[in-house]
Amino acid sequence: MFELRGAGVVLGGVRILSPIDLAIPAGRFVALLGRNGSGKSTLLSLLARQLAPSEGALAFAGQPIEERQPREFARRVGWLPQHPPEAATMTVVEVARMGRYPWRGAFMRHDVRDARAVATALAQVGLADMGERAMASLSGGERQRAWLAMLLAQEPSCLLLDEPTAALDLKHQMEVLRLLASLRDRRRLTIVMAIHDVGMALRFADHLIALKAGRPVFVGPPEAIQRAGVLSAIYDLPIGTLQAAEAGPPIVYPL
Ligand SMILES: Nc1ncnc2c1ncn2[C@@H]1O[C@H](COP(=O)(O)OP(=O)(O)OP(=O)(O)O)[C@@H](O)[C@H]1O
Repeated sequence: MFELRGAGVVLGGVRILSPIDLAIPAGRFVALLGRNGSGKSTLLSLLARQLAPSEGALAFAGQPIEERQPREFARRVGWLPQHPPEAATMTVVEVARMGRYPWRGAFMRHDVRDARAVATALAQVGLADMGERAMASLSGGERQRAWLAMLLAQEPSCLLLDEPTAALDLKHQMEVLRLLASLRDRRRLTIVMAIHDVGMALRFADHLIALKAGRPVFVGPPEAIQRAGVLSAIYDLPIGTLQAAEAGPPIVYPL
């Protein structure tokens, strides 16, 4: 879906991402791991076209990304930054409706398909009954889910998500991650998600990319990252894994 060839980022004279070769496969649920400041958000911004590479090339679906029409790109790729704007005076449904801009434009009337996409998105994130609430009145987790609804209403084929579960309780983390996994399975969505919870990444993602100081130090399946010493090297911390009695991914814990 995305291919970086020697693509790197320098901001204000500071090297943030080394020139890297990296492929993001289509139809996969990719977790971006790495310590604070390792470059996850920068890589997502690059894929979302919020940043241009300082060198090298970046292709989306086989075409140089800069040649894509912005509206066509927005129909195919949805981006949720780590800190979305305040939008305090907007209601939840107004936020979700913004996801339809690439399809309708900001000032065009919404049709039945738009209304259905917005209603489905709100239901998927559990906010169907809160559509008329002002964003300022929501809890942090509810607000995060409203932004996710905007992205789902956009109906893109690729989601770029920067810590989408950071403010969510365990139940809502599970619901959002299950929803994302089911979108990959049912609609073959490509999902690239920065996440700090390694256990959740192992449980839901099927492809992992770990960054360290602006370069990938691990790219591969969840099983491979569990080999002795790999997680410890990524996080510079002795890390153990423990297989619970039930089947499923291991529990990850600092030693
Ligand atoms: N405009 C900028 N100018 C200088 N340095 C920057 C700029 N933007 C980001 N950085 C630095 O680049 C590094 C990577 O930042 P980035 O936000 O991509 O990391 P991250 O892996 O997403 O971190 P976190 O897990 O804390 O969200 C950080 O050290 C950050 O301070």
